[in-house]
Amino acid sequence: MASSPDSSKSTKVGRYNSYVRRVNSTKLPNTSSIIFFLFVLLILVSLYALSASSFNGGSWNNQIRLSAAPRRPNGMSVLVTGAAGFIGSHCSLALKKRGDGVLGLDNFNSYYDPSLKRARQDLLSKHRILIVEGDLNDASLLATLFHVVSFSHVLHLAAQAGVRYAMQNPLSYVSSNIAGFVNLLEASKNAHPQPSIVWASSSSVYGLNTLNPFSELHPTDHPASLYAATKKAGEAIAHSYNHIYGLSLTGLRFFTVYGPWGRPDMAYFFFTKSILQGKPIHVYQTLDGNEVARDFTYIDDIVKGCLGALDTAEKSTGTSAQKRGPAQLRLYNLGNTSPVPVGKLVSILETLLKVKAKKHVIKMPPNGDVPFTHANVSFAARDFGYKPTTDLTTGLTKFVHWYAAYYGPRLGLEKDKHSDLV
Ligand SMILES: O=C(O)[C@H]1O[C@H](OP(=O)(O)OP(=O)(O)OC[C@H]2O[C@@H](n3ccc(=O)[nH]c3=O)[C@H](O)[C@@H]2O)[C@H](O)[C@@H](O)[C@H]1O
Repeated sequence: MASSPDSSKSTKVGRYNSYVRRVNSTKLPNTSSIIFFLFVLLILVSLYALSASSFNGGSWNNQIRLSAAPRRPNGMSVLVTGAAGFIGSHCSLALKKRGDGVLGLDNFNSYYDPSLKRARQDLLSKHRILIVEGDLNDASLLATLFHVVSFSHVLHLAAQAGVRYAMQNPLSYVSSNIAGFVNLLEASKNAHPQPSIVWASSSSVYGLNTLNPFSELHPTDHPASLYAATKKAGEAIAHSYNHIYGLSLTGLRFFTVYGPWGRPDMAYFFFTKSILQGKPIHVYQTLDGNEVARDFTYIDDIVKGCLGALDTAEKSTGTSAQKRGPAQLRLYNLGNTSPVPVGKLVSILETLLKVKAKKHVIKMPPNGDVPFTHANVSFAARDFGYKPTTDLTTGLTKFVHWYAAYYGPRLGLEKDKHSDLV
């Protein structure tokens, strides 16, 4: 049935009246709720502004420039990747102490307890070293850092470390040690000026090499782990960037570095923890019944080697991705030149900790470990006076003191029981 125009008009009036009634019955916000709303809005806007400025604004730029600025004549301005790591934190402090500018970069990943990395960061910040939290694979972050600071050098120590973990998480090695390294080299080759780069290779590249002691002249074609293979790949990648873009590149093959603020995934570190907790440890033996041995190298000797390599690094010859001439390309062993069997390491720890280890000697599992390492360091000695001076007992004594001071209060270790350590 069709409706008449009059009935439609009265319906519209009815709807209008009910709308007016509803509007009138709606409570208007009072002044205090408006003030509260504005207050919350103000907080949200300030938080947003703070997070934006802490990552890319003017104050962020100033902070990184300040951290990277040298404080001695002809000082370096160094980007240290992996600055919250073991070797990275030690090198950052050493550079800063002698007046070089240091900006750190670290992704604070959880491969091992990130609270240790945060504690190293706190230590560095007390020495006015800023660590930017970010990943090597973030190309725009790297481009921004090189845009804001004209780094003279890069000390590239960020990596996925650890020989055995490569069987659990292989792609993390590809991501950090290969893709991340290429990303850093891309940013460096595009930079104006191009920095000189010193970076961490590894003794593990010698792999199944049987020539002894290991020399840079020996072949490294038989890596025993994916970790070693990614470091070996890094050496080949360094060659190509040197060749194409004129980047000055120095690779350092570190030999089982240990010491205070070390890496909890390494044997000397987790052996200490297990011995103190009365837990069993496994000491590897080769398949033919020989003791596994390492050229354990103390952190202070490694720091001297890193600084020596930086000090003797020549300038890159390219600029803005254009090569202008041949550039320096170097590789050095940094070891202690005196291998020690792992069983001996355990007995030194037992003496220092005054606790007998629950030691089980087992055949080395097929996990990428090699039976033996021994560095010949004559090239590093010739080119920058590298000379390791710390034997394993001296170095482990310093480590155990640090361990007790660092973990004692955290674990509630009784001071009486470990009074000579804490
Ligand atoms: O020089 C390097 O380039 C590498 O050094 C380090 O590797 P490694 O020399 O293998 O050190 P680390 O794990 O402390 O094992 C020490 C010894 O204990 C033995 N080992 C290990 C574990 C165990 O349970 N039992 C045992 O006997 C083991 O067989 C070995 O003989 C770094 O971790 C690595 O990142 C890389 O930098």
